[in-house]
Amino acid sequence: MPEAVLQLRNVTVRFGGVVALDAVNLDLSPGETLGIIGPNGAGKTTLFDVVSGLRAPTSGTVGFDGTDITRQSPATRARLGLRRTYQAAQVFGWLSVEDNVLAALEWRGGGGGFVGDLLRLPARQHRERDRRVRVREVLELCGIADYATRNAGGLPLGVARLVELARAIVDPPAVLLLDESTSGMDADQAAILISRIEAVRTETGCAMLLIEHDMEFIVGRCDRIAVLDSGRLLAQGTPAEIQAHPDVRRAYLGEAAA
Ligand SMILES: Nc1ncnc2c1ncn2[C@@H]1O[C@H](COP(=O)(O)OP(=O)(O)OP(=O)(O)O)[C@@H](O)[C@H]1O
Repeated sequence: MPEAVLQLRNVTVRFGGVVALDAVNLDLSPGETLGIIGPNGAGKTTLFDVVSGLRAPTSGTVGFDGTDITRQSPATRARLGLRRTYQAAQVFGWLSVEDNVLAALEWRGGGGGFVGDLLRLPARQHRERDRRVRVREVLELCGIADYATRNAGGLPLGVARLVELARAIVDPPAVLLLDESTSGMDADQAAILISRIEAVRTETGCAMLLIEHDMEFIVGRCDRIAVLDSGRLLAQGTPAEIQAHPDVRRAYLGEAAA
């Protein structure tokens, strides 16, 4: 098995008396898609917060590509190639869709900064031209090229989520965290988003960690599923293994013990 690109070791998070994560060990292989499921309050969001750097674990470590990133900021992690989308799409509403995606690329790639802009340095202008070409490619990949010049504020939810996806992948990530990306969408919007996520996976080859309530999506698209219950990792395995797992059926699907 290839070395894990993301590695959680004994990750515990306590909120006072509540143990939101309890000594969780989890590995994500390069290119793998891993779905995280579990009932409300199981610890899914807390897990994402620890991986993306929004929350430091009470104890335990997070490794990325062989480096301990437990104390690294979310910004550093994003630059390293660990990206996250949020349930509430986070775009600059006053910029065009294209400029929103360009801003993510500039910010992570070091755009030459304010002085470069001010002096209109030729190298900076070339770089911006190249970057705009890349942005256009990514807008195509995400199916939102027709929205390029539209203001990003007030877009339909499905499009706003695709803009956020484009921002996350414009410089290809090693790991993409998708937090309930289809929540609040109707079936048609969700199907479009899922097909674009598939296209992104094929193009970038990135590993994905998904929180998703849509079980069809999870079972149909994930290589593996990890089940959290009251902060503990109850089970992990292929979709078929998880669907057949008696503890999972009891805890998650509410089945009576046999
Ligand atoms: N900031 C916080 N302060 C106190 N307790 C918290 C905090 N954040 C989460 N918790 C608690 O930690 C536990 C795990 O919460 P978390 O939000 O990670 O679960 P979840 O699986 O994402 O739930 P949901 O599916 O409802 O979003 C819950 O008991 C929750 O009440």
